[in-house]
Amino acid sequence: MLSAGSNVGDRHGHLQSVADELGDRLIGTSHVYVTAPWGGVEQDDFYNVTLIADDPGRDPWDWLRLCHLLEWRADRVRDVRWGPRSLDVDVIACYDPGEVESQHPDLLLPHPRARARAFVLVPWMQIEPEATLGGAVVRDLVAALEPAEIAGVRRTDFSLTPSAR
Ligand SMILES: Nc1ncnc2c1ncn2[C@@H]1O[C@H](COP(=O)(O)OP(=O)(O)OP(=O)(O)O)[C@@H](O)[C@H]1O
Ligand SMILES: Nc1nc2c(c(=O)[nH]1)N=C(CO)CN2
Repeated sequence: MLSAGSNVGDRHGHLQSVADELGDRLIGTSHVYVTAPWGGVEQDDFYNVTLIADDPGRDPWDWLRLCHLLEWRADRVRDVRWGPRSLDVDVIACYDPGEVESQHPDLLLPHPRARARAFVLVPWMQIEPEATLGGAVVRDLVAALEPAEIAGVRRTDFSLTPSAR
């Protein structure tokens, strides 16, 4: 499961680039959500989306490399931690078929901060409420969030479909 966010430039276009790259490997997408910034840095609202991808030929490191490629194509600049960004794509969880675990600092699985992030969990619950993250069910993780966190995550009417090539 991948989570993508953008709050700089063409927010929708940046998220669309992720769907376009995944193409027919994309097996589920949430709507796009407008989300209040998480992490304490004052900045514009984000667009966030959850994407379920499947490709038997790819391992978790391949997905991470794809995330970095997409960020690089969007001219992502890394300066402020949790600060503004054209595109952020994180690997939240991988299944093979059970949840894959990784302690490597360049690829922590499941993503260690996802369970505290309404901007990840609320879109995910829209499409896979029974999915597990670190052994917990997404629906239960959402129920454990502060109501104010959930209120900061608003569903738009639009979702992403890969553009025809
Ligand atoms: N599951 C993961 N998905 C994406 N990056 C990860 C993951 N686990 C570790 N990393 C590493 O985290 C580093 C920083 O990534 P990034 O700049 O996207 O962080 P961030 O978006 O600012 O913060 P956060 O990690 O809290 O979302 C990268 O070098 C990446 O290899
Ligand atoms: N709402 C929201 N807040 C964030 C986001 C994000 O994608 N959405 N990404 C961050 C960096 O990981 C920091 N804060």
